[in-house]
Amino acid sequence: MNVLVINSGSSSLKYHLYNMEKEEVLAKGRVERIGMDSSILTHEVDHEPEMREVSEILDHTTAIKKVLDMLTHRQYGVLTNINDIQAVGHRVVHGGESFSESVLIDQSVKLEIRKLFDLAPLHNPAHMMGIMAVEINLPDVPQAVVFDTAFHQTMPPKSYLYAIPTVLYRKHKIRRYGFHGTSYDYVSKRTAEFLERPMNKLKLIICHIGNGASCAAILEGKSYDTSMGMTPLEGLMMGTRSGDLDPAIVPYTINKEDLTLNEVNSMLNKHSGLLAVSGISSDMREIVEAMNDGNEAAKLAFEMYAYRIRKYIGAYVAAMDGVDAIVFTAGVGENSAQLRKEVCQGLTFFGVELDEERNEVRSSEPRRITTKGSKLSVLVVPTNEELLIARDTYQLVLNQPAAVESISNE
Ligand SMILES: Nc1ncnc2c1ncn2[C@@H]1O[C@H](COP(=O)(O)OP(=O)(O)O)[C@@H](O)[C@H]1O
Ligand SMILES: CC(=O)OP(=O)(O)O
Ligand SMILES: [Mg+2]
Repeated sequence: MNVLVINSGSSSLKYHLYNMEKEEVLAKGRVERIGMDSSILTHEVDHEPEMREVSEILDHTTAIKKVLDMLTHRQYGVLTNINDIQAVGHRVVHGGESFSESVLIDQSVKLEIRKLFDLAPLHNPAHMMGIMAVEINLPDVPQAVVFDTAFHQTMPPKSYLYAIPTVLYRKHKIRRYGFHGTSYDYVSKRTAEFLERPMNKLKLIICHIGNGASCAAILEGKSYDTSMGMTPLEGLMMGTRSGDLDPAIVPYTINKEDLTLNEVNSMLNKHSGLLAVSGISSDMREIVEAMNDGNEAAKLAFEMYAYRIRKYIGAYVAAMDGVDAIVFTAGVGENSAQLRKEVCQGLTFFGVELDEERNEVRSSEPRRITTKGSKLSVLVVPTNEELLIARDTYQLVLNQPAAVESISNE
């Protein structure tokens, strides 16, 4: 079965086409700048040079159409017909309390995702555009959704409740949900394999540091606490998001700057974090480059970013009364040796001894970056959210009674 995995953002759409019998990526790519003047489609097939096409792509429906055209392209394609796509799996960031596992899409699932638009304003509306675009372009293909929040549904109430009137939880489900769960699920299992230890005996702290960034305390294979909250704004400092702040800043800023609530919300989500403090960029590569060139604002942004990660690590050691390994993953966590070094330099009390050479190694495999004698191991374990989404989608479609019949008749 071929499964197309889609992760749609407001102006981008990433795709991976999997053959599930072999768990092999047949092709992958992304469409960027959807709705802007010149959109870019980048398409990759194993061992071939990347293919880039610049054109006008005004919406997600056109973006999906372009992806399907590329997948069946005479020269660059990997499929003879779009009917060779048997299922589509989507990443959906917010599933609220309704979903503790992945599901096939029907009207009620779409309604639930829509209800959660306010709680993941940068993500859920974009995911819905992706789902609708697939529905238009591939009307007969089953679609599944895999939620970032699902893995965190095991958190105990003391982790997920806010210390505010409980009526707000009962009436409006105001609580922490946590995100990047698909990544934590995948990375915690890969880590247990790498350490050759049973998952149910491990205490892990995983730092998923990408554009959006969070940390999680994974106790015996289950999410015990995580830094993101009701929305993906809480916790660590991120590319454009503020992370933790005193909630009193919101009304104070509204009054002092004569801003609306929406403007402050947008400031905290899109104009804060690395971008605001450095005044340069939300991209860690550019921050590191500017810092190494002597830019003081970039240096401060970098230090604040690393310091917050370190504080969460400290908190989660206490939360779990110990830790067996600290793991870095996602775009920044996997690629920025400098960030890992900055974080680890303040963890000597826990027995972390960084191996500077190992820290510089680039690899797509899990690896240890501490010395042999280090009392506590720090690892880099590349995440693969797409593979987990493909696996869940494959299982859900296989387990549909109708699908079992049609596949066994083939
Ligand atoms: N070599 C690198 N050094 C530092 N940061 C990097 C490097 N490569 C990628 N990144 C960072 O990774 C981020 C993207 O991470 P990713 O996990 O793909 O995020 P998302 O899924 O949220 O888009 C980029 O914003 C960039 O800052
Ligand atoms: C939940 C979240 O922040 O996702 P991303 O890192 O993809 O922005
Ligand atoms: Mg991501």
